[in-house]
Amino acid sequence: MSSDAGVIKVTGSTPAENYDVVVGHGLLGRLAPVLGERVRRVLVIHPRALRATGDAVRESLEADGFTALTAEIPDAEEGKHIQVAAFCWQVLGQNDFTRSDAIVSVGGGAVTDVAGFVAATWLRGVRVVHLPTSLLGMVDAAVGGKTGINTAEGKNLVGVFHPPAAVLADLDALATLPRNELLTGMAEVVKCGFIADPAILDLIEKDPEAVADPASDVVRELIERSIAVKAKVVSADLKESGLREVLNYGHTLGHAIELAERYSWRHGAAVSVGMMFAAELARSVGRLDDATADRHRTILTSLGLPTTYRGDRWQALLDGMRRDKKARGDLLRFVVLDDVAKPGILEVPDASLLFAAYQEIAQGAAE
Ligand SMILES: NC(=O)c1ccc[n+]([C@@H]2O[C@H](COP(=O)([O-])OP(=O)(O)OC[C@H]3O[C@@H](n4cnc5c(N)ncnc54)[C@H](O)[C@@H]3O)[C@@H](O)[C@H]2O)c1
Ligand SMILES: O=C(O)C(=O)C[C@@H](O)[C@H](O)[C@H](O)COP(=O)(O)O
Ligand SMILES: [Zn+2]
Repeated sequence: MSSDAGVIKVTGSTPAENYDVVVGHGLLGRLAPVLGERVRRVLVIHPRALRATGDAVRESLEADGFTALTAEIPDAEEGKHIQVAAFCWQVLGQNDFTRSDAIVSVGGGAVTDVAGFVAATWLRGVRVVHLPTSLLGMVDAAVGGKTGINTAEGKNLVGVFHPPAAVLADLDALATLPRNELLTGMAEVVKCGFIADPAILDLIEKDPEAVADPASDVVRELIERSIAVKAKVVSADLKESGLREVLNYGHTLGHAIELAERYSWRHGAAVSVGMMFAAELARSVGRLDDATADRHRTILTSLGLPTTYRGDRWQALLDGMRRDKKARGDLLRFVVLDDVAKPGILEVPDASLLFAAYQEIAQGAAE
């Protein structure tokens, strides 16, 4: 077990719900202790692409005396489906999983989301520990207890809040992560920079090359800083009654793009365009200065992330945005910035304002 691990604490609704997010190398040995003494059976949920890692986790649990099984699920957004949850419920049922048993997720954010949902719903809630393997999973999806699956109408439309018992972010996993997955995950890191921690933006601007190297010190610092931002927010507002909405920066349009593209776009890429859109929206109503709006484009582009979107999809995007969880009735609500680290809400009763911002990010003429 490595001793270089850092621990970021998340405060739950009760002291028993507090948990640690551990960041470091070689963390598998920490899994058994965080599962706790009462757990006997463990279901390891992983995607096909990470079968070897899932098997290694199962074998390690068996060596520690647990009865461990694996459930292999479809990759990426294909896994965030009610039929996948039903498959996992079937495995749990057929193997007599009780309330003192547990689930372990191994994978990117899609896996932590669906595994968390399965844990939240099985017997109305069993323990879950997340072992995120993507950058995005580490800095965002595994932390904070939002779980979810998609429906035909949109992204994450079904889910519950179910915080994990622990998160073990093993940096060794990043060695096999494709470059595009690392960089799209960086969109959520940039988000944390704009909404709360300007040092993140400075680090990326100083050395965008190092940001593409998962073994670099700067990537580790970006991961720890982003988790710290998320941990602080979700500790204060687990169920998104107010403050937590800031973590949704860029997501109103981002989720609509994912739906319009039938999930062929990675979440982080869609959120990147969504942040640029939110910046243009804030600029257009005089809340954000030109330099900070333009800084979005510079930083995101330096990471190879998109800041524009096709100009012929306005109606589909508007329809998708109406199902955003921040909307209230017919009123669309956006997280916008008044400055770096000064997020707020903009209520938009009139879609023409949105269309104007869309024109600023649209490729070709917006229709
Ligand atoms: N619950 C939350 O708070 C929250 C926060 C942010 C995002 N999310 C969700 O997370 C998802 C996006 O997460 P993501 O970007 O990790 O996508 P993902 O889970 O779809 O993973 C992306 C790809 O990377 C592969 N992969 C993951 N780890 C790997 C590794 N170590 N080596 C090789 N390949 C690896 C996966 O198999 C997949 O093909 C979205 O569904 C999004 O809605 C949830
Ligand atoms: O944790 C949160 O809260 C977030 O909004 C983080 C987002 O990065 C994440 O994509 C989340 O799943 C979006 O939540 P949703 O409620 O809009 O589905
Ligand atoms: Zn996100």
